[in-house]
Amino acid sequence: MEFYGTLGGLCRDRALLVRLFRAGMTGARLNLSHTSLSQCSALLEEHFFPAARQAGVDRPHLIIDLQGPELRLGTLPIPIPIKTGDDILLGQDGLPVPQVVVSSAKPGDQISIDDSAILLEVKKASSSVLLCRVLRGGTLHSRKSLAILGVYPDTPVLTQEDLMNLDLAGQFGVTHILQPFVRGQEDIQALRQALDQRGLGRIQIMAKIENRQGLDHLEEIISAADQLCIARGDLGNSMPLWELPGVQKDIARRCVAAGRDFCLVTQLLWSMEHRPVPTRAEVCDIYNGVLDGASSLMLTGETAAGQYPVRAMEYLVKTAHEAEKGL
Ligand SMILES: Nc1ncnc2c1ncn2[C@@H]1O[C@H](COP(=O)(O)OP(=O)(O)O)[C@@H](O)[C@H]1O
Ligand SMILES: C=C(OP(=O)(O)O)C(=O)O
Repeated sequence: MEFYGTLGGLCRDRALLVRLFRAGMTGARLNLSHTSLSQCSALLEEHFFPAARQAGVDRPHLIIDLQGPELRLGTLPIPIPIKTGDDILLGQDGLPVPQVVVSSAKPGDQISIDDSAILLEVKKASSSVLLCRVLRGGTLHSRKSLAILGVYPDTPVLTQEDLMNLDLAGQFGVTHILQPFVRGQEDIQALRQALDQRGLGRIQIMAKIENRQGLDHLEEIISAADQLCIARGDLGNSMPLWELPGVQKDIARRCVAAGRDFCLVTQLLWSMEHRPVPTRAEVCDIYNGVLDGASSLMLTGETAAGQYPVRAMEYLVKTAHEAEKGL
C-alpha cells in the first residue's frame, strides 16, 4: 500500500520528513491551492527528496493536487472570526470570493466554507455582491474551500496556475496528479492532453470524486483515469453526511470490480491535528477503508498543519498493516 502525507508549512524541515518516511510514508501531496511548485523548490530539492533517500525510500511519490474547478475563498490579511446570526458581504467591499460565486448564487442558496465548518445563507444577490446570513459561525482563513450547495458553476478544467505548475512538473519529479472535481471523462482527457503536450504521459492521473457530477459519471471516470481518489471533504458537502459512508463503499466496490486503484483521503485521523491519540472511530475507519480495497491512504491537515504529524503517520500505517492481515 501507499501512504501519503500532505506537505504544509510544517514540512520545511528535513528531520521531520525523515521521521515521516521512517514511519512508513511512501510519498506526499502538495496542495497547489495553497502553494506552487516554484515556491516549493527548496522544500522539494533540499528537504523532501533528500529525506526520502536518508530514510531508504528510493522512489517517493510526489503528488500535486491542482486547483481545477474548485472554488475557494481569496486571501485574507488575517483570520476573521464570524458569529452565527451575523450578516456578511461576499464580493465587492466584502470577503474576497471568485466572481463566479457572486454571479451563480441566488437568495436561499447555502454556501459552505472549509468543508462545511462554516455555513452561510444568501439573503440578497446583486451582480457584484452577496449579502449572507451566517448559519454556522467560525473563523475564516485564507484559501479555504467554498461551495454553493447543489450549484455547479461552469469553471475551467485547468487554471492558468495549473498550466504553469504542469510546465514544472517534469523537472520537480512529480509522479501523480490529483485532478479535482472531475465531472466526466472529458476533464481527464483535457488533463492527459496537457500532460502529453509536455512529454509527461508517464504521470498518473488520480481523479478526485468530490461532488454529484463525479458520482453521476463514475463509470466513465473509472475507465478514463489511472486511479480514483475518494475525496471525502468536498464529497461530504454534496450530500447529507449520513449518506457519505454508503457512497464511499459504492465507489470502492466499483473500483475494485473494474480493477482500478483508489485512494482514500480526508479526516482519516482528523483529531490528531490536536491530540496525540486517535479516536476509536478513526482507526476503525482506516481499517475498514483497507478492507474495502483502498490502495493508498492520504493524510491532509494532520501532516500539513497538525501538532502530531509523525504519530499520525505511525497510526495510519500500523492500522492499515493490521487490516491487510485480514485481507
Ligand atoms: N503548502 C501549504 N502551505 C501552508 N499551509 C498549507 C499548505 N498545504 C496545506 N496547508 C494548510 O493545511 C490545511 C489542510 O491541508 P489541505 O487538506 O491540503 O487543505 P484544504 O482543506 O484547504 O483543501 C490547509 O487548509 C492549510 O491551512
Ligand atoms: C482532499 C480533498 O480536497 P481538498 O483538500 O482540495 O479540499 C477533499 O475534498 O477531501
